[in-house]
Amino acid sequence: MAVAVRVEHLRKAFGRVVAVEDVTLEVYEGEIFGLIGPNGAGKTTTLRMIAGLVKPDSGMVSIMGLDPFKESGEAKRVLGYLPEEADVYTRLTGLEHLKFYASIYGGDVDETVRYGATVSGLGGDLYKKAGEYSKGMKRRLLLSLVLMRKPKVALLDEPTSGLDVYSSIKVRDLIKGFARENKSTIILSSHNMLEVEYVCDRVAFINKGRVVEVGSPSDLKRKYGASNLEEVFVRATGG
Ligand SMILES: Nc1ncnc2c1ncn2[C@@H]1O[C@H](COP(=O)(O)OP(=O)(O)OP(=O)(O)O)[C@@H](O)[C@H]1O
Repeated sequence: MAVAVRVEHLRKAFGRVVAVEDVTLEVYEGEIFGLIGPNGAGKTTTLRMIAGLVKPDSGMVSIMGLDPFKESGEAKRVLGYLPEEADVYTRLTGLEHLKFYASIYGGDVDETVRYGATVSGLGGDLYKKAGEYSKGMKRRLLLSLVLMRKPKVALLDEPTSGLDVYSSIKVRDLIKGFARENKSTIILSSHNMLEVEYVCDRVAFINKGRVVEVGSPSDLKRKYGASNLEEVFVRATGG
């Protein structure tokens, strides 16, 4: 299988806080890959380094063969990134968001907007101001803004953070449908291990800035004799 994202021995400290100690990963093309771990484990910092937004102290990143720092222009063209703290413009409608972003992306704007509208699943709500949206609707709009460009690699930081079970399911289905349709590679972070089990082909457990296990949910459960990924995590970290 071809490797879409390769990360070798990434390290990043902020002053005396070591956010990422040593992270090595290989993510294959077309895969939905989960970075999972507790608060402060280093998931966001890892994603930001892969996205080329935070320069690692050491180690290397390759996205579809591109270095996100030395070849940032080309890397940005294949990459989509949803930050955890992303927000909408409250005075714009959902549709205005789609049009605004599509015009920045270039290409066939109408076609991009049409695709973004479909991906969002927001239907008639696209005509409402985003300030009136629920958290789940905002997250779906933000995700569709990232995915409407059909990035080869999408990095999604906590895509379902703060959402109730129904909204989470809609967002997960959106991600799965997009990945399947476009054969894109998705790396998402989460501390919800049960959810990750449902959506990801493979997962990496991150704890204290290090990868402690990598594998498919079913292989990991078998290896640790566990009935779910929470149990695997506790056993893998010696908890
Ligand atoms: N810009 C920064 N300056 C200082 N410390 C930082 C910075 N960014 C992250 N950290 C610290 O690095 C560590 C890892 O943070 P990171 O956000 O990568 O973890 P995370 O796994 O994404 O956590 P969460 O699940 O809570 O989002 C934490 O101790 C955090 O406080």
